[in-house]
Amino acid sequence: MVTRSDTTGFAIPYRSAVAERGRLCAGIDPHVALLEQWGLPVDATGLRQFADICVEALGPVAAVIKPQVAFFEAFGSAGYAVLEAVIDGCREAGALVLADAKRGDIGSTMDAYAHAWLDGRSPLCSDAVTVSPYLGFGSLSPAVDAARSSGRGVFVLARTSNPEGGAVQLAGTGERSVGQLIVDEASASNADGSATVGLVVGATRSHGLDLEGLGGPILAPGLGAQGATARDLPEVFDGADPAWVLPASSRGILRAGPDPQAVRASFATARDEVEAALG
Ligand SMILES: O=C(O)c1cc(=O)[nH]c(=O)n1[C@@H]1O[C@H](COP(=O)(O)O)[C@@H](O)[C@H]1O
Repeated sequence: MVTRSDTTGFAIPYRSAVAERGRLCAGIDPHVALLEQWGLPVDATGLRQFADICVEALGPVAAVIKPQVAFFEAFGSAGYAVLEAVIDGCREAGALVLADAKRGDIGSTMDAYAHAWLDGRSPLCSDAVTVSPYLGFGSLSPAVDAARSSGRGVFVLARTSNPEGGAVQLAGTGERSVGQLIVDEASASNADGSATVGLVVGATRSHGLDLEGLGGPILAPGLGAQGATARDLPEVFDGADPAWVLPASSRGILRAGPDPQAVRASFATARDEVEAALG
């Protein structure tokens, strides 16, 4: 089980997890197509079996595991019960859990999301959560504050892996793009060395961001199914501290299932490629 102290921030558990287990975030995305490929029923029972295999395969070996909340939500309350079990199971196996919920709302509602995902009394409490800053970076304060005071993290969308993202994220605000404004806000928030605020920057294309002073983790989705490869990483993240780069893959790993050993081997291959590429 991951231990944390409210005085060390997210930097300590994060750095220790990736030092021990390597820089690859394993996504748990129970797509209908994957349930079918694994020979499982497309219902809450199949979801539970899928989740159990993922926890068994990935919990003891991945530094960070990212369940995509949408795929659990699709099964209603039964799906949420499975998500709770995934969060608990992965954390008990020593992985950090990054809930991919992409929450973002006005501050008073953000406060409720912060309680749901970052408060130790919530059944959904995770080590970190993805958040969307497009109601203004400041609207995320309740989540940033909750994360900072409990040694957890938030990962803020800056330059996403999808082709549509550029229309908003590359738009200018004065001399800076919207994406760079998010990076700069995150860097300022990490000035205390806590690494509370991570970013999401897709690995699928060059992002044009200055990430040098971030002082926090950079989740880089897009490996595997979206076409990015480990070999792309040094160029895409040129200028960023490679120690903070955390590539992520979901379907690229999970397609090896349903045998837990095959899923684990697929994860290990991808992680070793990332480690070799990032140096
Ligand atoms: O926040 C994310 O994780 C995320 C941001 C982004 O820019 N692009 C992106 O693909 N993701 C998520 O990362 C996962 C990618 O899954 P695969 O394409 O199967 O590896 C999905 O859960 C996406 O929601």
